[in-house]
Amino acid sequence: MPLHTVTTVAECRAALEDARRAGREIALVPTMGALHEGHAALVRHAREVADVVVVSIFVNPLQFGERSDLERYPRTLEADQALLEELGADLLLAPDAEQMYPDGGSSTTVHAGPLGDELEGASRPGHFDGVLTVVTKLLNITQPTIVCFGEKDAQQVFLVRRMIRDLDLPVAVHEIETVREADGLARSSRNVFLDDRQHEVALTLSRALRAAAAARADGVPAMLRAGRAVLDAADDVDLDYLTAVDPETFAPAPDDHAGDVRLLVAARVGPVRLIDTLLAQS
Ligand SMILES: Nc1ncnc2c1ncn2[C@@H]1O[C@H](COP(=O)(O)OP(=O)(O)OP(=O)(O)O)[C@@H](O)[C@H]1O
Ligand SMILES: CC(C)(CO)[C@@H](O)C(=O)[O-]
Ligand code: BAL
Repeated sequence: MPLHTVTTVAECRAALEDARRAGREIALVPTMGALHEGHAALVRHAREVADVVVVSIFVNPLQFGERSDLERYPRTLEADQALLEELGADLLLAPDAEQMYPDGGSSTTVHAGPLGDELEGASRPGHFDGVLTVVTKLLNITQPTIVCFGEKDAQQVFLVRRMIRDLDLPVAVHEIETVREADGLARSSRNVFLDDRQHEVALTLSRALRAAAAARADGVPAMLRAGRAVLDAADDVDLDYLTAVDPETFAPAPDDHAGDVRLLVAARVGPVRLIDTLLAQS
């Protein structure tokens, strides 16, 4: 079946009505477009587990702090459509801001709670309220049985899972492992802004995570020291945070934490703010 593109809420609901009535498995893959191999992995997974695969492309103004970041976010709709067609997605929802926020912005929003102000939220105030608000809208518009997110945005998927639990939303979250370039750099739409030298510098993030994970047996402080040493040795990495959290709670992992640890790093490299994560198993 060829990819069908819709741009309005009404068209989207109409396109999915028969599938929903027939009780078919519908998977939603929410994205901001500029699709790459990371997104492709989410769509391939959705294709495997669901009867109907819906992808949304919407660069959500509500989750951007810096206007310049929003304005220069890469937009490549035609190439995205071609990739989705190749991957066998059924429906693309690509609304504009007017369609999603007819009053210019939601006065009713979802609040992410205290964790929404930490880590990514500390550098991007209001970001997670914007993410959870648009994810709620996309879930209500498409009413999927499954929604797919990437592990790379670990705090995002943690907060989405918690919202789904707290608000009793009837959808299962599927989390897909981070897809990396051959050299280890996590795929990200913002990587297109890195020149060759900055790309080389950006590799420091995944190297630091691997060094930290390799020190797992020596405890959390040793892991963070190992990761930090890699980052400190690199020029031009403006580190925001390198931290270890308990994956069950996202609270800082205590020094003597016995279970798995999620390592998180965020840094600015040249014009781009990058994040990466690794689960260090006990
Ligand atoms: N490298 C990746 N591997 C797996 N999933 C990914 C990867 N990159 C992004 N995703 C997931 O794809 C979905 C859409 O992400 P998004 O469109 O923001 O792409 P992005 O590459 O993360 O962009 P950016 O980091 O520049 O915001 C999210 O669930 C995200 O976690
Ligand atoms: C989930 C999402 C599509 C909401 O705008 C965005 O935060 C993203 O691309 O990860
Ligand atoms: N990848 C998460 C979406 C954002 O950076 O705004």
